[in-house]
Amino acid sequence: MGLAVLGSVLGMAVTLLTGQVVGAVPGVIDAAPGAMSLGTFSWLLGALLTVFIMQSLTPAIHQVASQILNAALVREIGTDITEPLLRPQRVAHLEDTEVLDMQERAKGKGGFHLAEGLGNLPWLMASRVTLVGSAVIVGVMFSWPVAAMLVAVTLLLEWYGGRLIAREIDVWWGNTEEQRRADYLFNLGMRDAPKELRVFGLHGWLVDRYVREWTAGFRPVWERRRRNLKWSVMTGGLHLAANGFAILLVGRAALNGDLPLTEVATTVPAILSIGVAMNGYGVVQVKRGLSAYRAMKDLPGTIAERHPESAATTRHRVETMPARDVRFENVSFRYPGSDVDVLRNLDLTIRAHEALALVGVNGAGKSTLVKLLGGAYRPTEGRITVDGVDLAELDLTAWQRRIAAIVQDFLRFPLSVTDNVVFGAVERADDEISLAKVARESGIDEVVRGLPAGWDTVLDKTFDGGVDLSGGEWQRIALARALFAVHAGAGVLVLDEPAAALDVRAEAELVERYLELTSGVASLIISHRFSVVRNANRICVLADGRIVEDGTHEELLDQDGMYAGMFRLQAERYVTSPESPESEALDA
Ligand SMILES: Nc1ncnc2c1ncn2[C@@H]1O[C@H](COP(=O)(O)OP(=O)(O)OP(=O)(O)O)[C@@H](O)[C@H]1O
Repeated sequence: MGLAVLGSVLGMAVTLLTGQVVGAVPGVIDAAPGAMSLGTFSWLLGALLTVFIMQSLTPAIHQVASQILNAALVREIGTDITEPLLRPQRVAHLEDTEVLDMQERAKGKGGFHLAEGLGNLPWLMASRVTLVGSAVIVGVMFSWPVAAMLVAVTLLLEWYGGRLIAREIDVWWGNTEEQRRADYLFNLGMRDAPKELRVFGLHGWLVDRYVREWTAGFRPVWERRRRNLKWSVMTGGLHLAANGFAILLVGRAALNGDLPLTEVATTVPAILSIGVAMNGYGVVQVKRGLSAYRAMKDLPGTIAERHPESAATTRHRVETMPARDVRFENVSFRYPGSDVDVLRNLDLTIRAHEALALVGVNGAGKSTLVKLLGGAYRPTEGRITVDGVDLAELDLTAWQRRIAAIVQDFLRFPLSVTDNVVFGAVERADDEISLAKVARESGIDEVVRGLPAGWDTVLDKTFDGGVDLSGGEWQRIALARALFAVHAGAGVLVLDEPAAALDVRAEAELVERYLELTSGVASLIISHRFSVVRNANRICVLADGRIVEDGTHEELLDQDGMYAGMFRLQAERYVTSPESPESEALDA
């Protein structure tokens, strides 16, 4: 800011010195008595040249300084707009369009950048200094009314231009949903689904949809811009007329002999400087930046207000929980914005040190139950207790650290094998003994032996020396991550479809070791594979939003209910005669 303001002060000094130089020329040429000597004139010229060079250098220095600051600023903004979304322990805010829109605005897409706004602030200040300074020059040397007229016209037109832009921003704000969709499609094409797009021949569809969404997002902005253009041309013409009128007045005064050459030579550039000082662009950019800044500052408050999280209490020692059990008491749940209950008056007890299996058809709500257990969502009705204490009263961060899980869509970090495993408990990242143990338990020791850089191999082919694992290998990595967390002291182990991608041998190994792996923790296993489920200490069947059957494998078979029906159906398929199409499909 200092450099930008210095630049405009030097610019005015150039104007003043130029006036002095031009005014002195006739006297110096004529060597008129009382006129400036050649020596003094040379000093004056030298001063003009020096100031001019200094003025020319300031933008370059300013640019370097602002580039350095900009990098820091972009990093700071990046943190401020992602951290508030990462901080909450629950996840409902990530599905709230108001929050997502606000983040989008804070990110400042389409040029509404906070960094750009701040980058323009020095130039806006500099143009204000030029405006005031040049107006003073015009006032002192020529006419105060003319100076006032020019300043008034400049500010008025700048204000009007700002209003036009503000309307444009308002239109833009209303269209972030289409822009988000366009963004999603772009990423889909570039990164997320290259194989499916080709297999299903979707590239044409994708491009069309992207163009459609993008255009829909920006069409109202363009319409507003088109309407603004007419007014922009008119304001530009008016501004030109005001400046032209002022210069005409200077010319007339000069011709009438009322204004000496020095004053003329100073006033004309000063008038032009006032014209240039109409920094509509700067105003717009700063305004845009401020809009983004407001959204960024409002983001944490809006999230906290719309998705309040109870303050963590230290009354309960979460580190040893659950010592007795986790209970779902009359729990009902529906997702935000939905009008369907996924869980309805559900009662379930998961005892500490017990391996509990949960089965149910697709969409029964098994994964939803896990999300509630982890505190990602709160029950709409009823409560979940841990050793008798309501989960809502616990320090959610500490509780979530107690849970180790393989979720269905587990993360595949494009990092080393070690990182992928120790992320289960980063605070124990150096615990090589546990690492070796979980490698054996999960069966990834075999996988690691086959990798070019062993544990250090990056699991992403786009990196130098990186490799891609198969679905089953990734699943073992996820299992290792969860087990690492258990070795680090987690008290609840959730395995959501841990065998879905495993081959028969790996699945058999998992089944064989299952009770050993889950001993000492409260574990919840969700699987459609009865080979895995049947080994659990207890099995619960989830249907119609509640637990409809509860018992051991043998007990449930004896009950001859839903579990028995599902089990027999699956078992039958494995023993169908070799000629049947089902059996061939299974073999395949
Ligand atoms: N974020 C969400 N918003 C709204 N509805 C959701 C959301 N996630 C899941 N649902 C719905 O909740 C219901 C239960 O889903 P859930 O994933 O818990 O089932 P599941 O028993 O784990 O199924 P599967 O065996 O197929 O994995 C489904 O009808 C699903 O459409």
